[in-house]
Amino acid sequence: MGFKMGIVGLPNVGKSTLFNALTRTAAAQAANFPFCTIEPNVGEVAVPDARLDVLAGIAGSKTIIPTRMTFVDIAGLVRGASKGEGLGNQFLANIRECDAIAHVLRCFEDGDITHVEGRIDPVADAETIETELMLADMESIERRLVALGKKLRGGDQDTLDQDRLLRAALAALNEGKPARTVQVAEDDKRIWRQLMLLTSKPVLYVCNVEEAKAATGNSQSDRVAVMAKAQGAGTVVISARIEEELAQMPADDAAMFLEEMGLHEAGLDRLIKAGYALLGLQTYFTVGPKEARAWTITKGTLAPQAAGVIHGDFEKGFIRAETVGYDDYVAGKGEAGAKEAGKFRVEGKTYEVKDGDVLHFLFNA
Ligand SMILES: Nc1ncnc2c1ncn2[C@@H]1O[C@H](COP(=O)(O)OP(=O)(O)OP(=O)(O)O)[C@@H](O)[C@H]1O
Ligand SMILES: [Mg+2]
Repeated sequence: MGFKMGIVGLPNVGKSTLFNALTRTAAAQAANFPFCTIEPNVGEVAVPDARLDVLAGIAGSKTIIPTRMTFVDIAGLVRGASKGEGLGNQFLANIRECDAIAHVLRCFEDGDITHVEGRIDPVADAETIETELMLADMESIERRLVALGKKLRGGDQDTLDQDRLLRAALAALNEGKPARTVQVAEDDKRIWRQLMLLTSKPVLYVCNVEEAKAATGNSQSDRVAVMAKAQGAGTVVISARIEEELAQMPADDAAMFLEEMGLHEAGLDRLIKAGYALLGLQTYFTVGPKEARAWTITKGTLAPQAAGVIHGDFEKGFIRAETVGYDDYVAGKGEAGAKEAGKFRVEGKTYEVKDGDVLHFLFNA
């Protein structure tokens, strides 16, 4: 499926540093000058899930295969970007293709690292970026409304719905509110998503703080948290510098380093999990002696479509899903024990897969 989270922010705030840490590479050039990144960097990241190790332990699985999501490191945005300033509209297309946005805000003080606006103010920075995205949406909506206007008369239902939803989004934007504040009815969600408005995407604020404040956050990240709460958005406090160092260490050293810093979990793990939740994603497992593997589905996915994530044939020929909930699997120390405890279920085509389900699909080849 490939869910994509776009890393967005002003230039030189630490986006590429974070991307490199996430992907454990040096694929993206990260350096102290604005507009270091021009072409987007795309990388797949394993979604950390302690349950997978537990399941593999019980089943004696030889390999463990986590599920993955995609991060895209995008060029820095500046004031006036929607009108072509900086790298202009080029990056907007990169954002449009993402399912959600990780908005990196510079919360660290460091006189050596250039801030394009010459001061540290993450709340104002967030507004600058949001304003550019809103302006870009308004412009694209107006263009699209003109194009749709010619097709409205005698147009099909989709055309009418698009027109109505674009107008609803424009009304919100004209009031200075992002498109994600529009209440969208369940029936309209498909078309709404197709509109691909930049400000309709869910946002997670990533507060990039100095190394010493990675565990506690600082006064700037506190301000961002207040702003995010008012918007119903999430925040993650992270020091991209530390994450960069951690990503290069062997696992044992990294664990010790985390401990010393007073951190329980790498910031990256918190960020990936928050992004996963923001996208409305959940996980089911397939477990056997060969491998224990995690698979991503959206909430509400039915068993045949969940099977389809593994292979299209599983969905087409779906018969039933043998199902054990994660807790029951652990309590029974495996499938046999769960069965004895009466926790083994056979589910059909209308079963809504739950987060943590251990599944075995039966299908007609
Ligand atoms: N938490 C931090 N503390 C101190 N310095 C940091 C921190 N995070 C990133 N930096 C430094 O900030 C500089 C810019 O980082 P980076 O290249 O990742 O930014 P960027 O947002 O990708 O910029 P651009 O938009 O120009 O591509 C680098 O020198 C990096 O080491
Ligand atoms: Mg960069």
